[in-house]
Amino acid sequence: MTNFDTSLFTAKQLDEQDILAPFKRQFHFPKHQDTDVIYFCGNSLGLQPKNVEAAVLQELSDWKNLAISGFAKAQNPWLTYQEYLKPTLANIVGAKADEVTVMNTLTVNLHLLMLSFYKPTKQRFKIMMEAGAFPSDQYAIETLVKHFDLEPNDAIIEIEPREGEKLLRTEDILSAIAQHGDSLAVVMFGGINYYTGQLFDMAAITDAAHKVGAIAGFDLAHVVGNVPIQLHDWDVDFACWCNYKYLNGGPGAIGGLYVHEKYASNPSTPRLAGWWGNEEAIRFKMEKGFVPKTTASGWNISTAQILNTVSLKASLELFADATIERLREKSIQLTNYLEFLLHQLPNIQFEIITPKNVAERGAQLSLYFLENGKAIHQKMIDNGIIVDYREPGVIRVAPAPMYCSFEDVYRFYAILRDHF
Ligand SMILES: Cc1ncc(COP(=O)(O)O)c(C=O)c1O
Ligand SMILES: Nc1ccccc1C(=O)C[C@H](N)C(=O)O
Repeated sequence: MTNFDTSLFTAKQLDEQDILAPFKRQFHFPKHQDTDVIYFCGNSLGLQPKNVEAAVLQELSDWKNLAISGFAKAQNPWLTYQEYLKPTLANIVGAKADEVTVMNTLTVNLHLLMLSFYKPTKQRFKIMMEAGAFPSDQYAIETLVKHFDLEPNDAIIEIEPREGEKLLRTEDILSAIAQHGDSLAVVMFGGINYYTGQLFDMAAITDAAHKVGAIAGFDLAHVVGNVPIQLHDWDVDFACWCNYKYLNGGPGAIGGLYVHEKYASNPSTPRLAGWWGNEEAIRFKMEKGFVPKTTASGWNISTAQILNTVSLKASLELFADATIERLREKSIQLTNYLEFLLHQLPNIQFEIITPKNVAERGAQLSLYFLENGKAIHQKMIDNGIIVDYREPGVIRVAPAPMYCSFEDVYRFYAILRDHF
């Protein structure tokens, strides 16, 4: 554990020791009064990697010059476009390459995967989530159970923190799973809660779900590219995520999903299908009868979305170089440093609601303001600090290790110290 202090010298020293520091120069930063903003909002939208522009221009050029032939003859043939992303993405989520694919967008993929894995019966029909899950996930699950003519109040179990607490205790999640037992169909948690920044024990939750015969699925929006995970080894059944946060795939970038190979390799696993999930060899035979690929790509439905995927493809090259393990190592130190400096600010009243234990959090710290949160957020923005505000009362501060430096964290602290 590094001994931190409040000097700029220490920040600069930490940057000098950081082997990932050069990656910062690979990104475009918005400007505030001619200097780079302090960008701690990679948990909402990651910055643009500088290699994206050329990669997009390559696809535009192939479209311009090859048109339909680009599916076979583009520099990166479009027919198999999702395949190019799989090795790096699989590494980031601890899966086999054939257990992941990219398609659609997060909430759409959550719907599609729930339709594969949620088979309510009279006895087993409940879905368990964390209370306060991201609204889009809540809406997805609410409308899914209604689709099956079930009452959300009966079918959705939300696990809440104990009275007076803001975080969930793993023991409470596990005992709730055991308690609902054979009425539980799916446990569907966020891997990290967007509001509190709490990282859940996905291995333990998966085990507990399996013990009662339920499926375990996760929304990894706030996990991918942030914290290394082992989906395959933990025996997680399914997961989905967006690629526009820590993975820097760009606004509305193509989403990602994981299906454990025991289901992915089985053509009988239920799904809603389209021709892009068919084997390439037979895709253009135009025959009746869906024959899925025996990989997660068997969930792909529509034509590869080249312009929506190319930026992620480019960004993943940086992740392959940096590696998620090294990013996490830096991230722990960077967020610990942020936490240390935040505790040196007696002039501002807030509570860090994110767990103190590094094993229970990623890059993000959530600062809860009893009052004036919104005004303080605006003042941060006015001072060139990009963070976001989430009702009620939370400013989320997330230094992404790929492009944030220790000096950025110091500058953030210095602004809060001097101007608030
Ligand atoms: C946990 C979570 N779920 C769902 C979404 C929404 O995803 P999308 O709009 O890409 O469907 C987000 C972020 O926007 C999120 O963080
Ligand atoms: N997709 C967006 C579009 C516009 C503004 C924010 C988002 C986010 O991704 C927010 C993020 N999911 C969150 O954790 O709040």
